[in-house]
Amino acid sequence: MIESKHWRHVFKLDPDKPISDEELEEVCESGTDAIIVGGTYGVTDEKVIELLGRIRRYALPCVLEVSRKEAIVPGFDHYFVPLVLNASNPEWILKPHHRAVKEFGTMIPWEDVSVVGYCVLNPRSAVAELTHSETSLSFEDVVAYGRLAAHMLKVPYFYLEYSGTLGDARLVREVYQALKRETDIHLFYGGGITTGSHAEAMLNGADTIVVGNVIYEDLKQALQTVPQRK
Ligand SMILES: CC(C)=CCC/C(C)=C/CC/C(C)=C/CC/C(C)=C/CC/C(C)=C/CC/C(C)=C/CC/C(C)=C/COP(=O)(O)OP(=O)(O)O
Ligand SMILES: O=P(O)(O)OC[C@@H](O)CO
Ligand SMILES: [Mg+2]
Repeated sequence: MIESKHWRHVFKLDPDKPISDEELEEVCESGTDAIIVGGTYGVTDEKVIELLGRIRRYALPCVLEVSRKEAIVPGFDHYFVPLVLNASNPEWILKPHHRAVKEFGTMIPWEDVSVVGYCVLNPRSAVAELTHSETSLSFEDVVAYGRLAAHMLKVPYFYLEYSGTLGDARLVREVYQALKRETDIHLFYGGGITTGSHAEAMLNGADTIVVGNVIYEDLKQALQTVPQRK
């Protein structure tokens, strides 16, 4: 079982983006709590296997965020299965999941699989475009998706996904506070974190922050987002 409830910071590595051994070592030895492997486009099983093998040189937990059934590979500590709660293209709500469950059948290690309810908020992100996410949402809309995830779907994680852009820290914090008053759902925040102060601000409104693109744009800056342990 992964100890994700205690994670404060995770790096998300995209199998479709190059990273050198030296850079990967800095990421894995940065003090981050875990690595998520995920991306929307260009994710193949070969690329996932190659990246997983390299991450396995280090002791930290590694989770696959499943984006395509063709790129599911064994050997991860855990699997996060996204449910895009605000997808308006019905093709994306449960069809890929149905196809994967039909194909893998009894081979699925369900104890190692968690469903993550996503609320996608950057209209220009790859995931928003793919799933036609309805991103013009009010605070009340976002909280309603969180409540739906926690009370109706009973999923363990709710992910505020601003992929590629920094969200509104106040809105994120208010959503967090509203949900924590009535549920113990674990809140991930991801999107646009490129500095230590972004990380600090978003940690006021999330259990775990996810840092992705800046790894590939400015690794030194990315390393600054890892909270200092006291
Ligand atoms: C044998 C074995 C090991 C079995 C375990 C397999 C397993 C986990 C089985 C479970 C079965 C199951 C239900 C699988 C689901 C399959 C599936 C294809 C689901 C679809 C998920 C989905 C809705 C994908 C849409 C895209 C999405 C949400 C991707 C997540 C990644 C994400 C949000 C990326 C962020 O965007 P990014 O790409 O970074 O954006 P930029 O490019 O703009 O940076
Ligand atoms: O790539 P960035 O913008 O850091 O976002 C992280 C993560 O939420 C993407 O799924
Ligand atoms: Mg990305």
